[in-house]
Amino acid sequence: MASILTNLFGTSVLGFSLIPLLAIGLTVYKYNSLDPESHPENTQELLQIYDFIVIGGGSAGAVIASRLSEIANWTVLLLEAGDDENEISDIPLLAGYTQLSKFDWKYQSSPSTTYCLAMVGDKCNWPRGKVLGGSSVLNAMIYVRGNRHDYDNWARLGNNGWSYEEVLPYFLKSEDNRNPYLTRTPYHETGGYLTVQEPPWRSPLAIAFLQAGQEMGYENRDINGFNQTGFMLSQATIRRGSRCSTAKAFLRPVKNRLNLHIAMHTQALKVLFNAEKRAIGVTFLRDGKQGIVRCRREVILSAGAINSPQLLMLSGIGPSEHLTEFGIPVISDLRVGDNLQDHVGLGGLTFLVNEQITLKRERFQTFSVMLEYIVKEKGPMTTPGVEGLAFLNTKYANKSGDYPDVQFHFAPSSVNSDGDQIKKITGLKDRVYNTMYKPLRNAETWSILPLLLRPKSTGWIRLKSKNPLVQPEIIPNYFTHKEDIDVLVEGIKLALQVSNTSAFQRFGSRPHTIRMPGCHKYAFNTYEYWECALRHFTFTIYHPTSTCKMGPQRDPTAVVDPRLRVYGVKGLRVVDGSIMPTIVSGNPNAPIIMIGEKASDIIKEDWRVKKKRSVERERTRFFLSK
Ligand SMILES: Cc1cc2nc3c(=O)[nH]c(=O)nc-3n(C[C@H](O)[C@H](O)[C@H](O)COP(=O)(O)OP(=O)(O)OC[C@H]3O[C@@H](n4cnc5c(N)ncnc54)[C@H](O)[C@@H]3O)c2cc1C
Repeated sequence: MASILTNLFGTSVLGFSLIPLLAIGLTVYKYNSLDPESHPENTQELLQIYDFIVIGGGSAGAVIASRLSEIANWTVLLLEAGDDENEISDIPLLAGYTQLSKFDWKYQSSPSTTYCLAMVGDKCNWPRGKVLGGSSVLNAMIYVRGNRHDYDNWARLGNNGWSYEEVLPYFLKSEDNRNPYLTRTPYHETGGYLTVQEPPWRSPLAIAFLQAGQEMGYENRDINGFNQTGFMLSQATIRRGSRCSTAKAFLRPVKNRLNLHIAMHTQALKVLFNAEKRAIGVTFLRDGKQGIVRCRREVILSAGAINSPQLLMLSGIGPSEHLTEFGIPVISDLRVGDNLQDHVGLGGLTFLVNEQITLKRERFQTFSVMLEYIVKEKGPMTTPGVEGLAFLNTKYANKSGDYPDVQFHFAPSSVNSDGDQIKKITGLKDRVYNTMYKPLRNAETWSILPLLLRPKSTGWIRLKSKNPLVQPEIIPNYFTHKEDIDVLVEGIKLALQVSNTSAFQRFGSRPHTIRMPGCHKYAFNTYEYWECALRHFTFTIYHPTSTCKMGPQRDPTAVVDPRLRVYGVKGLRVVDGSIMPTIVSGNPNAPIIMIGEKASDIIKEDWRVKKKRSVERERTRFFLSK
């Protein structure tokens, strides 16, 4: 701008009148609205009809809305029940503080007698994002793609187009990786909308974790590369030290498109069908008022693994016996809500060290740490807390060695490190917290969350009421298969080995051995004790998927076909984590973004839009460099 002004007015003008001129220029050019990182507007006046209506602006929905609105003569409406994200939700270290806030649907599993027993009411909290960006605004930002075998299995089940080789280009299409050592490989890319990088700050224990892996015979490797088994520093959806949600990544840069409307605080209540069972619109609730909007081409449901099945059932698509119970006329009898899968593990597995190197509240909630974040986008505030990841093989794992059955999340902190915030968001009972974790208030602690990658136990989502504002019933059925406990107990033993490596012994590492209330009759570190602990401190890492299963026509449990069209109706697709036929072996945010990317191309293809060359280019580039 300076050179333009110089050319226009000459140097003498610049010295004195630069600032008022700048102010006028910025106002005239609406600098804020042109800034690709400023927030999108909440469209007030909606059209009566759009080409596409996308329900839910989360990990997948934000991608779909962004990509469909690339077609200038398509009008796209994105309906989002929640508000816009803010400065606090941007701070990686404070990710836990968005839970139970207005950004969270605040769901809970139904009470159980066999899991979540350490939580108030024997129910686990199931946070879900109710905000533009969805659960990508609440999540821990960990970027993992899953195992190549996951996708090859999807294809083997009859889902043409979803093999690893066919989905990898879509991971690459989104990605803007900021770590040169990763972008030099064919498994990472730059220039996409989604920023991925290692968090700029880590504790000394992060490197100890990698060294421990080597001592245990595992390689340190990019677990998003060719082989998944191994240990790695976390890669995360972080941009310049702050959260890169899908709203920031995919919606902000395109917010000035005239053909894209975003309606926040707008909850879809029902999808409407005509006599030919074609989706023709949506009813919604906005600021307390009910409305209707119609569509010319399609409704895309991207409300997530809990709300998508709920909305389908409310609209007459679901198990006929269940819908009839609620007096809902059946439009398509499908196994909606079945097949619920989630990653589950042991919460609160804690270790102590002797040195002051862990992440404790009094150490990170200081003025200088905050200033470092605000001014330099650096320091402890930029870590999502999970510093290291590992994918390991227990004795039950596939003998190939490259399809691990357990994942570790390593953190230089534990339940006690953040005052009682973790107690609050996990819903731990006072008795459990006071017995096990309160005594650690002044201790230096770290933890591993051992997680089951491919659970055999599955659950379901069902309606509790015909009222769309009532939370649906969530029954995860954790640990109904004994094999799930067997694998996890082996995973816990591997976690204990990490503490025994010389990498951790140099800090005096040892497990915290106070036993879980309710499990006192078992000796610490026996199979029975760990089973009991798992059934008490059952830890969902918030990855529900698979409740609107993708599958071929011959599969009676499938809800959508491999082009994500809902069976038995027209003009309706589901695009989010609920379509995964089986849960991926890793954190699902990146895979769900991939699903959004691939679905966008499928939709464009089905409406005969000329193919963009970018994905083909990625594919060619990948195979040439292999
Ligand atoms: C606390 C937490 C931590 C996590 N950590 C990680 C992690 O570190 N890495 C990782 O890979 N994954 C993580 N996950 C999981 C991951 O974020 C989710 O699996 C993913 O974001 C889900 O994407 P989605 O598009 O299926 O649904 P969502 O992102 O949940 O999007 C659904 C959207 O639909 C909106 N919506 C729902 N119903 C309606 C309606 N009726 N009308 C209008 N709008 C509606 C919601 O408000 C929401 O915005 C975490 C999740 C949570 C909750």
